[in-house]
This record gives sequence, C-alpha cells and structure tokens, in this order.
Amino acid sequence: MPEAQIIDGKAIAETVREEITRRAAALLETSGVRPGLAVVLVGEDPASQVYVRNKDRAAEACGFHSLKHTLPAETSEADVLSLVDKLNNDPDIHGILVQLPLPGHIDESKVLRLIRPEKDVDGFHPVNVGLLTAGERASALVPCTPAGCLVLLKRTLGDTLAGQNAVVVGRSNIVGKPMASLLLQESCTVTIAHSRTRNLPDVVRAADIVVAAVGRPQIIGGDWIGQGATVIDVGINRIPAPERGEGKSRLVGDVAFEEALEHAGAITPVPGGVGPMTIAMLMVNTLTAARRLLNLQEEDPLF
Ligand SMILES: Nc1nc2c(c(=O)[nH]1)N[C@@H](CN(C=O)c1ccc(C(=O)N[C@@H](CCC(=O)O)C(=O)O)cc1)CN2
Repeated sequence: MPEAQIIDGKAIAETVREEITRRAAALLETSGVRPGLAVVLVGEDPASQVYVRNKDRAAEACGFHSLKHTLPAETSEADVLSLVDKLNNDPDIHGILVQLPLPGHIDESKVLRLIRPEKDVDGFHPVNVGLLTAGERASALVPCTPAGCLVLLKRTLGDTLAGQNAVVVGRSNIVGKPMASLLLQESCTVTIAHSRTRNLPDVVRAADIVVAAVGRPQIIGGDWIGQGATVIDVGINRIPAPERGEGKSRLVGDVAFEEALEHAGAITPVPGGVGPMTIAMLMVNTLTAARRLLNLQEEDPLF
C-alpha cells in the first residue's frame, strides 16, 4: 500500500506569507499605510511566549507595523481592558490579538468582546462568529487556525470540496465550530464529532476529510482513518520522549501519525503542518482588516 502524501504546512505557509508581503508592499506604495498588528501577551506561559514572538517576527517580515505588549501575569482585568480600548482607538493599529489562554483571574470573553470587530484578527468576537456562522464569510474575519486548515485542504484536493464527507473531531469555539462552518460553506457534508460521539472510530472511518482538533495526544488511531482520506491534524501536544534523553519531550498531534500514514491519502505532520498556517493566516487577516478600515476594495481571497 503506498504511503500517504505528507502535506508541508511550513512550505505552504511560506507561500502565503510571501503573497502577503507583496500585497503589503503594494498597499504602502499606493496609500502610504503599513498594516499595523498589536499582540497582547499576559503572563509568562513559555509556549505563548514562543507563539507571540513568532507572530511579531512574521508581521515584521511581511513589512507590517508590529507592536508587542507583554504584561505580567498579575495584571488586573481592568488594565487589560484599558489597553484593548487604547488599541481600538489607535489609527496605526488595524489588527488586535490577545494571546490565549489568559490568566484565570481575567474573563477571556469580556476581553475578546471589547476588541472592535473590524480589528479582531483572531475572529473570536461574536460579530465575526455570527457572520461566519450565517454564511457571510466574505465580510467576517475568520479564525486563523480553521482558515489555515482550509487553505491546506484546497492546496491538497483542489478548490472544490463540494460533496466531500468531512468529520471535524472537536467542538471548540476556536477550531471545531468555525472549521465546521467553513466546510459547510464549501458544500461539504459535515459532522462534528466529540468525546460523547457514539462509535467514534466508525464515524471517522466514513470521512473523506478528517480534521482532528481534540487536544489529546494520538487519540485518533491510524486504523480509524478511511483508505485515501485527507487528514488535517490540529493537535499540538507535548509528550515525554525518554528515547531522546532524560527529561526530553517531543510534539505529537491528535492522530497516531505513523499508523495513519498507511491509511490516509494525505496527512499533515506535527510539527510543520497546521501550526505555521495559523501564523500565516494572521498576516492575511491583518492585511484584510487594514484594507477594510481604509475602505479599499477586497483583494482575491487566498482561501
Ligand atoms: N489569540 C490566540 N491564542 C491562541 C491561538 C490563536 O489562534 N489565537 N492558537 C493557539 C496557539 N497558536 C497561536 O497563537 C499557535 C500554536 C502553534 C503554532 C506553531 O507554529 N506550532 C509549530 C510548533 C511550535 C513548537 O515547536 O512548539 C508547528 O506546529 O509546527 C503557531 C501558533 C492557542 N492560543
């Protein structure tokens, strides 16, 4: 049996960032405006620190104006809200992102709801969630991870996904639900499966497209994957790797990758699959937000 194609998320993300760099340069040339992105990090979570640093670097590499606010873990909710309010009113900032998770004493939903929907480059504000759910993707800002998964699917399967049987495993607001909305708008037949789904392996086995977004290491067995299915693994889980030395760890997805290679037609690796696309799509959203705030015409969508 031939092994699955490995979908190179890193390479595809690079092509997206290159296109955004070109478009940002053209915007600067014609209107004198640099897209501005502000990223807010509260606390010292090491993984979040890496993601925020990478977002800041990607924004600079695209030629954006990039602002990073790093606040101590004990910052009050009122101070975070006041910073968001300031960024909402800053004309040089077109995109605002508050890195999640926030420390426990801060009400995440209160912070996300304060971000102006037009600057909500994470797509988490109820206005953007509503537009996407209502099928008005073209006017929304779409959450970066599901948008990145859709780009990976289209680059692998072609632009038409209509009629494909898609199973999204996971029902989070950040990935599972918006992913299902996007696939539905592509005229896929969509099932959202989760921990309470009966006969989960059989449900997954029936899918042409599997999006795994559970957040549990290798929970989806390789033999759950139907022959020739396309698998997009959103999970990024750190597990102990004693074979690499004492105290060492490694990243794995939600899918048992090695076993799945024997069944899938194509599959994303972890790392190097969906993760880099999340950051590339943040650049797409920031440029889109800037153009809309400047009342400029929409460009060709990248997905
Ligand atoms: N405000 C937000 N918070 C969080 C989001 C988000 O989209 N918006 N998503 C995740 C974390 N995340 C971005 O913030 C993210 C996670 C992983 C990667 C990535 O490139 N991963 C690499 C591996 C990196 C490593 O070695 O640890 C990969 O998969 O190749 C990018 C972004 C939660 N919070």
